[in-house]
Amino acid sequence: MIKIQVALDVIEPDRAVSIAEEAVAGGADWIEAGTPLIKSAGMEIIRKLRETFPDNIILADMKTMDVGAAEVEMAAKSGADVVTILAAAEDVVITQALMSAEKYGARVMVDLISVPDPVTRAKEVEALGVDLVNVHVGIDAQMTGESPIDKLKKLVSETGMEIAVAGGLTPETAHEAVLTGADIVVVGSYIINSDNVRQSAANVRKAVDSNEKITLKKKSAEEEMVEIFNRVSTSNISDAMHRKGAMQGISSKIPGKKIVGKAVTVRSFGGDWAKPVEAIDISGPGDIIVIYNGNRDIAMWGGLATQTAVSRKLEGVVIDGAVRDFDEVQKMNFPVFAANIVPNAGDPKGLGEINVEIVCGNQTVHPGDYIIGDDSGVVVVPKERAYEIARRSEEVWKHEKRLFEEIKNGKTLAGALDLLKWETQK
Ligand SMILES: O=C([C@H](O)CO)[C@H](O)[C@H](O)COP(=O)(O)O
Repeated sequence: MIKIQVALDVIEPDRAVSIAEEAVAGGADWIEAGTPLIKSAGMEIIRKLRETFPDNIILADMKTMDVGAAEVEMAAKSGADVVTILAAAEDVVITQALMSAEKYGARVMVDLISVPDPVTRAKEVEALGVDLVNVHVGIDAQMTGESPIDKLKKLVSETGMEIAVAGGLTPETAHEAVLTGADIVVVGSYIINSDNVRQSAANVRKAVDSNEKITLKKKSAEEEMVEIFNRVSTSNISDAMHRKGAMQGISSKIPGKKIVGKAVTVRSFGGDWAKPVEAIDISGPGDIIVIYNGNRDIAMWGGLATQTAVSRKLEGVVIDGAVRDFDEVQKMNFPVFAANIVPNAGDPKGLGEINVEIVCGNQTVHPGDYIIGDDSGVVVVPKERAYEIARRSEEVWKHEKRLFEEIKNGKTLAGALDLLKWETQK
């Protein structure tokens, strides 16, 4: 039977144990103490998992790169059945790890993460005596769109080793991995960041055990990205960008309206509304006009501009400046994000430029950058990094969904995150 390995990539030991309990109840077989968990809690977490789950395989994801024997010994003596060593390590590290594993009654899993030629390296480690490898795309690499399935396809016919596969698996991709030839599916985020861990593990179990061929609906990166940006919040995105990207002093003027689209930028001056209004004529569905006006007390956008934007089906407008005719704008329910609302307008002199680099709300915006706005504010995502940021913000969103459940079930936020332990020491 195919094994499901739940990867406990959290840093709080108590959360790890309760997530593991729910995942095992849903059908997970192997329990992985993830690398971040081991770094946070040390070998104690292996002991704790061993004690709590006497009948499950416990894997210590040590990702050892040197001193193979000592690290395997530590993990095995703490109760691990399987210990990971990096395929990128020298051969001697792997042979030392194998000898130590034999001595202390554990198995070595060699992790092919970041190895340029996984097939060749897998054959080399097999020749060293390894019988279990992990075809793995790490979490950071997943965010740029890499998947382990293509690597798995290349490897299966080339080796007789047992093969695990890891890297952002979901029920659909876990099923595909099994059809391709995987013996163990390693699933982290999909299970551990779920608001129903047990159900998510059960979804993987069902997909893995099913003989039906599932055809994956392939979406373009752009479709996937827009779907994610619509699902997550600007707060999630700002977290994913390490707190960068948020516009200052600009807020939603039509509460409850969310926008996701590409920037058509306008630089204008002191209430001059010619260029902003001309920009509407070259924009369409999915576009967001982003305007720098340099004056927050003279309006350069009002009811007539809004009506034109509605007619051309624009996604919204973001204005580092002021808007007027607010009663009309409200009636049209068109998403307007602005710095201010005033009654007085400027003149259409025609100063400024369309589709140039601008600064709006203290953030640099280029034409085509992704703009997301909601009731918390507006964030700018540079187009070159948009896919990666979308994927990362989805992880933030999932992680918070799980935390919401834990808090509803009696934990406090400080308790769930072990805040006292993680207060900064410098
Ligand atoms: O090994 C892993 C990663 O390098 C972090 O330690 C993960 O456990 C593995 O990738 C599975 O997790 P997901 O990719 O989130 O499914």
